[in-house]
Amino acid sequence: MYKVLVSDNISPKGIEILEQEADVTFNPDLSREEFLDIIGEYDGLIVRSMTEVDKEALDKARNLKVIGRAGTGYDNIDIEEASKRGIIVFNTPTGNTISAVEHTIGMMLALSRNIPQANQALHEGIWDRKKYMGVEVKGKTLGIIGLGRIGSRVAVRAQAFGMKVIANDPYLPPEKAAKINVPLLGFKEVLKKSDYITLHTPLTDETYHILSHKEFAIMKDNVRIINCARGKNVDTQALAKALAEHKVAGAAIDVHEVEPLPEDNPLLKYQDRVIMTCHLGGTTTEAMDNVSIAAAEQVLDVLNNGLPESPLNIPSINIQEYNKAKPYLNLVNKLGNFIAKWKGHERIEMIEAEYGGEVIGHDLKPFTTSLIKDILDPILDSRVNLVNAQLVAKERGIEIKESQISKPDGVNNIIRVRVKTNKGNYSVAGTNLPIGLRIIEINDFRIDLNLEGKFLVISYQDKPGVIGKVGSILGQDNVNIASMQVGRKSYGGQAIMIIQTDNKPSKATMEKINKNIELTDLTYLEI
Ligand SMILES: NC(=O)C1=CN([C@@H]2O[C@H](COP(=O)(O)OP(=O)(O)OC[C@H]3O[C@@H](n4cnc5c(N)ncnc54)[C@H](O)[C@@H]3O)[C@@H](O)[C@H]2O)C=CC1
Ligand SMILES: O=C(O)CCC(=O)C(=O)O
Repeated sequence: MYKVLVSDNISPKGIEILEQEADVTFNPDLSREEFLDIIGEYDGLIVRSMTEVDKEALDKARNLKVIGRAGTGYDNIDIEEASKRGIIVFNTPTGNTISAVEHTIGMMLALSRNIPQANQALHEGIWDRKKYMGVEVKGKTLGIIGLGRIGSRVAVRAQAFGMKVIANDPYLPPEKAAKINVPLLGFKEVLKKSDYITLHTPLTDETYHILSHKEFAIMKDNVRIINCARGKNVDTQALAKALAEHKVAGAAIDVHEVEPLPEDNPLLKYQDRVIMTCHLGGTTTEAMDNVSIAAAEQVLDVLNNGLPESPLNIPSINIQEYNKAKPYLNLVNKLGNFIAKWKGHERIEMIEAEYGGEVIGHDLKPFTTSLIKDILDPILDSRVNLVNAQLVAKERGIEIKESQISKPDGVNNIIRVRVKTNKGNYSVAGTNLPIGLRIIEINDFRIDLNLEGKFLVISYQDKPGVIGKVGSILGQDNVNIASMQVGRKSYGGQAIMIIQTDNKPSKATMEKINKNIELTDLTYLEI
């Protein structure tokens, strides 16, 4: 049974799903040391934003196969280090979108109307309507940095309040912004024009301190800042200075540079103008259930050889595309297996995937990555999967080529795999027919066999009598031949024989063939 660790707080609904199929440890109170001590035992890990899954943790996670982020932002996970180790990482980015959007709008309104401060005062017995004078949002300009899932929904809601919404997002196709009537402007222009600025970017090298001294300096006086994205997007010291100088009228901050909030956070001095929540954007019953269920289901899927819906380190493929591509992925898998079993004992220097006909209509990258995995995984000691296949090939100096066959000969689809090893060049090609997958070429000789079953592959120098001798040895040893095909370049030249047998030839039979017939290669393999 697989072991799964859940080291952050997720809703019990996900735990219940996990417990049906895995041995689950749910402990959101682990210290860092305790986490590092036990992570090596687990096959799967589910985190939110509090567990740091960095290189140190991954070095100890020797059994880990999958990390599920129950939520959106994944800056607490070192994706590159996970990829090097072949660990699949995914997030559940849609489960808490609405909650984060509604929290942002709530924060903007609470900030404008001093709701938390007035509430606090009233609880302390103070009735002061003058002190808590607010401002309307209607007619004000809201500048959104990052117009993705959350940013775009904040935009639509703000427009409903009569706000003018502008945005900066260099990576967004302009049509998407146009669809919700939001002009996409340069970053500085948004800073200069906005009465409110709200951040909805992930934390990346580029967005770290995206708002700092320089940026506050060019903003309008009395601007209001909202941050429900990541704490490190805003330089807290610079924000405190801008508040002190009354450049910034107020701020609504859900996420913090250091979480939990340390006592010396400089924003704590501005209780009358800064409202803060403890990273609550995604904390609603609905969002917690959504991300917990999605993370649990996908961790189990991956452990059972499936693919997650939102992978962060493997090529993503949508489910319809996956279903259409499945027969070709199976073909790639069988051809890769064939090559690994046939030539895996030689040192592979190059792998080339050639695609022709109908296959070309699909995204070929997942096919090639899968092929590399299928060839290298059985050969290498280290785990090779879709996450690290390209990386492993590169590290081992294996050249990867991908090409297209413009006019496949007589078939409506073809995938051909060529490998170059330290001993020679080999190829095998297959096609997907309604009757099943067929192997249609071996070393460029035309053949036609079912791509499944037991195969004897024999390379030899063409001369009379070889086929008969092989046939009679197999016959004497009770190995039934289901089908046999031969190909040769020229009379007396290099030839290849591929035999499909009903039963596995014994070691003695293989030795007999080797001893009695002059061969260059004899391999038995099962696909
Ligand atoms: N406070 C909370 O509890 C929550 C916080 N979040 C945070 O919100 C972030 C955004 O979430 P989604 O909207 O779902 O992500 P998303 O990926 O749909 O949108 C992010 C947008 O930011 C844009 N972007 C990236 N770099 C940028 C840059 N340098 N300048 C301007 N735009 C840039 C992207 O093009 C994208 O459109 C997450 O990464 C997470 O950190 C998400 C959920 C809950
Ligand atoms: O998962 C969390 O800790 C809160 C939600 C969040 O920040 C996210 O989903 O990015």
